[in-house]
Amino acid sequence: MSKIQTLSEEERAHLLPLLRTAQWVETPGRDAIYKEFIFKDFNQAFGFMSRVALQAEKIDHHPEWFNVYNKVQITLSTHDCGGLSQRDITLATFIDQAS
Ligand SMILES: C[C@H](O)[C@H](O)[C@H]1CNC2=NC(N)=NC(=O)C2=N1
Repeated sequence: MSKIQTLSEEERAHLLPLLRTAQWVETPGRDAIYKEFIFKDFNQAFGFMSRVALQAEKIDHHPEWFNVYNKVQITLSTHDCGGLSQRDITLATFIDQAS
């Protein structure tokens, strides 16, 4: 099985503008992306987190996240390759659909 690779410059040039349009930002000093989600209340936030958690387990790729009441802050990066990979893009796409 081939090792997971960080995104190439060509992939980044294509994907990062799309992510920025969807309010994902690059994390300063780290090869990662970040987005903040605000929900009506904790119940909505936790429902969202539950959907993401089930998918994360399914695809074996997990978010770094922080929740207070109705706010969920998410950072995506691939620990196995020390940076952004296609797995982060796949998870970001799911997260946006689940929000
Ligand atoms: C053993 C297991 O497959 C790995 O640790 C997976 C689990 N979830 C993961 N999540 C993230 N974000 N990055 C990884 O490299 C990663 N690796």
